[in-house]
Amino acid sequence: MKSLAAAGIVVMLAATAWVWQLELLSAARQWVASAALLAYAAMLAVYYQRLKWQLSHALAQSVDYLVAYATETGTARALAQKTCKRLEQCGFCAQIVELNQLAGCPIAKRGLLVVASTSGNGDAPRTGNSWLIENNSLQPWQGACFAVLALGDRNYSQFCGFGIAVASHLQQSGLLPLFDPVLVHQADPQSVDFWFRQLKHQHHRK
Ligand SMILES: Cc1cc2nc3c(=O)[nH]c(=O)nc-3n(C[C@H](O)[C@H](O)[C@H](O)COP(=O)(O)O)c2cc1C
Repeated sequence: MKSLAAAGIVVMLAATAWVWQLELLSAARQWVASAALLAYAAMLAVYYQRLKWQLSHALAQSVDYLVAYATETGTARALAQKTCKRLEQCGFCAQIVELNQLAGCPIAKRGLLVVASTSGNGDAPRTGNSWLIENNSLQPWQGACFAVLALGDRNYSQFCGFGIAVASHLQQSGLLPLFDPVLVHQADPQSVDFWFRQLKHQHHRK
């Protein structure tokens, strides 16, 4: 659709240039023809913008939860996938995305879930190290609900440092916590289970 609208605009502009090459038309008619062609190009541009907005709105309406993950060695991604599956089993539509790609995603109806591991010394893993490159990237999410599953290891001084930082940044940006970040030591299954129970509890509350 985008390329069709762009092609239409280019054709109109080319036709406008062509009209000025024609020596058959009087100057007045050239002006009228050019104005008509440019108006048509503007109409196409407006139509395209409106269509784009309608599409992103429709997509946003169709996703209940966006599940973003930040991982170094894959555990967080696997748990994000498992979270999506569990949500789908409960009848929700969930979409998984790398945390670094969050800015381009539509807002989900029920909220944002983040599964984030910690790397380095309390640092972001590679798939989550540029999620805040755009300052106002969280603005569209203001007022939306969120929850964080933070993966880490108690042997490090900054236990779950990145997940905790993500949760605090989301809250400072105006998102509303569904519950406190769930901290997980060495992918402990009991803590992961607690995360699923917390999510399930939210469904029953709504
Ligand atoms: C090099 C390295 C640095 C780590 N640094 C931390 C840390 O600072 N704090 C923490 O809680 N866990 C730390 N961890 C533990 C990981 O966060 C944990 O193993 C996690 O489950 C890995 O998840 P992933 O597979 O999604 O990357 C570190 C692990 C590695 C290998």
